[in-house]
Amino acid sequence: MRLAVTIIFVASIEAFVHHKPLLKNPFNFGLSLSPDGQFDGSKIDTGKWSKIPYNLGDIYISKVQNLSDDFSSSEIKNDLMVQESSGESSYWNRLVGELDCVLFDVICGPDRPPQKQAFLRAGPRPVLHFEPKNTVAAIVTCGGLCPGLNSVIHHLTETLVRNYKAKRVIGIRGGFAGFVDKNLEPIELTLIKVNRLQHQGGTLLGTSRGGFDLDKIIKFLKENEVNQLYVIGGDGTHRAAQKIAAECIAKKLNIAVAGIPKTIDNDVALVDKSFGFETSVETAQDAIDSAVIEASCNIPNGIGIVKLMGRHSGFIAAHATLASGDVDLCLVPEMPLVLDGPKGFLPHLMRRIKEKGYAVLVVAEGAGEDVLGQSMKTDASGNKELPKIAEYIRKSIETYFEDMGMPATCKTIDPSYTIRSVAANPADQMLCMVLAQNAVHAAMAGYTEFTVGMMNSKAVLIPMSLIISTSPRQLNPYGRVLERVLSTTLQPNTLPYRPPKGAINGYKS
Ligand SMILES: Nc1ncnc2c1ncn2[C@@H]1O[C@H](COP(=O)(O)OP(=O)(O)OP(=O)(O)O)[C@@H](O)[C@H]1O
Ligand SMILES: O=P(O)(O)OC[C@H]1O[C@](O)(CO)[C@@H](O)[C@@H]1O
Repeated sequence: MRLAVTIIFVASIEAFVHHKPLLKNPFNFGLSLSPDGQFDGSKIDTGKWSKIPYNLGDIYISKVQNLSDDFSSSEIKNDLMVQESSGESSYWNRLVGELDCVLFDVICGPDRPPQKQAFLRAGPRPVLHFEPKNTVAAIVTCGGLCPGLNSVIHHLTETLVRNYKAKRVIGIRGGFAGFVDKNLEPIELTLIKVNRLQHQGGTLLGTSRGGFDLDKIIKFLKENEVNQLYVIGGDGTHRAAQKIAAECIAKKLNIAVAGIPKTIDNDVALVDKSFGFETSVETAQDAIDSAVIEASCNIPNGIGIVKLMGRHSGFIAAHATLASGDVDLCLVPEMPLVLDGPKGFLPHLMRRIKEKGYAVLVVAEGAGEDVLGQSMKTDASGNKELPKIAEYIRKSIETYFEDMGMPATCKTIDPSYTIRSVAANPADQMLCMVLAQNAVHAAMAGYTEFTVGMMNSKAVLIPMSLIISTSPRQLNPYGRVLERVLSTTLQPNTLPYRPPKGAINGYKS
């Protein structure tokens, strides 16, 4: 071990002094590094790596519409575009090829069919469709607030104005209503206007639900000579954006429409995660910590109840539970709500109280519709009102513990909007930056009706129609996140039993 450390240290000094990457792998796994010092998977020492027959075959890349198929393009070479602040011409380090793609599923195994679907890799393209000096972009933020909205506005504007030298960037105020409402005058987005904007919660542009009027939006785009529209929002926003993109294509308008998936709920399908989700999970930790303190100090039988947002899905509740490690019960819409009996959550809480004196539970706001029923009331965007699950849970606990002769002290903590009104954390800032830059690269290259997202940690372009036909997504009820929740909280699994995958084929008994 000490020898290995010494070898790495000496090699590192050598690389540092001579400004060259570590060319030899000191552990000699039969892999070499490329001249750039990167892992080079093309050279394999077969003595050290097992070979399995695995026919990857053809790959199918999801088609993304490109305006250059119907309109003449500027044909400007992208590598001549970028100017360094010194005035020297510079270039993107890597231009993405037409067929560069990212596999949808990167997990393989002898029992699994080879994965064939892939998505176009995002990034600066060799040739631009739009001439920067004629590029007029508009940005709109829609739906609920989400950490990182200002960060995306900041990076979209910087990339358009600073890197591509676009003519104009217009900020549409108050969501889709801003295209229509004369009282919502658009904002000119300049470098000064967006300077340090990324550090603020909320959205500089404002947002709203409802107010979508396709004809008036198209009229606005035409009147203002907008040729790139960046729509930042969740699954509802994407349904609207897809309609705008389709209308532009139908009306033969040379306008690129790009979607950037935003939602703390993380319910936009196909992407690794939407921006803002991680910050919300992080912010929710404070609520869980408070619940632990309240529950453990209120003697006897303290129970802390934390209600977290998540309309259709339990992503925030499940991830906050796992990140905390202090939670005894997590209730999500993806699992049936069972109160009593062998799978009931009430006896489970009782067991936890007997074991450690207190208990903490996290409930997603969308849980329990199977018991409480669905409301017919909707908001301006058509989203259903949710039943009052936290109140119902609290009442059930108090009654159950009372009946068992062990009255419980329940403290409900509802961090509500506080988890989404904060600024993005560093991980979300990175995500916002990558998404915004890649949305601009793709729009400049003429792509339209696309959403930019991370897939297996790589930025890709996904057709909007595919996003909306698969969203909103939910946690996989038999997937690994919920499995982890069950194994951390020890709560009963209320889903119908299904033998674990791989129990028979993957492992010999
Ligand atoms: N099917 C649709 N067609 C046209 N417009 C839509 C559609 N669904 C939603 N919209 C519009 O998109 C905007 C945002 O929708 P919504 O309020 O559902 O938020 P969202 O994008 O799903 O984000 P969040 O995750 O915050 O709820 C609203 O202005 C709404 O009117
Ligand atoms: O009260 P509002 O602003 O309509 O938003 C509440 C909803 O928005 C979200 O934050 C995002 O969809 C949900 O988690 C929540 O149910």
